[in-house]
Amino acid sequence: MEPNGLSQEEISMRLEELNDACEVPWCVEGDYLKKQFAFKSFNAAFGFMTRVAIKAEKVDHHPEWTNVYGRVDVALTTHDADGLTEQDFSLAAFMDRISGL
Ligand SMILES: C[C@H](O)[C@H](O)[C@H]1CNC2=NC(N)=NC(=O)C2=N1
Repeated sequence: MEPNGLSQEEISMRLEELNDACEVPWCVEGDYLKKQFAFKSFNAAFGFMTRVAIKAEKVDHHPEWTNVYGRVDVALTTHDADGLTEQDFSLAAFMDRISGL
């Protein structure tokens, strides 16, 4: 089943909820929900990515990301919906919960 894309209004609401709970905010750019995570080491960054990767497989929803040393740049979108869905906000909240930042 194709996931439902969120409306601009729903996206604004979800973004606000998400950013209430964290120091570094997520931002919406086009069809993407983006954030840069800054860990203190490569090990911390890669540990985070490993935990997110296991979750991503479990929920069949995968991040676009790059890693340089302790930095992980994350961009979430739902390709099947050509936009943002609950799945993106759910994975973003999971990342915030487990990042330890
Ligand atoms: C076939 C498979 O379920 C789909 O291609 C899934 C896999 N992971 C996915 N991840 C993301 N971010 N968007 C998708 O639309 C998506 N689709």
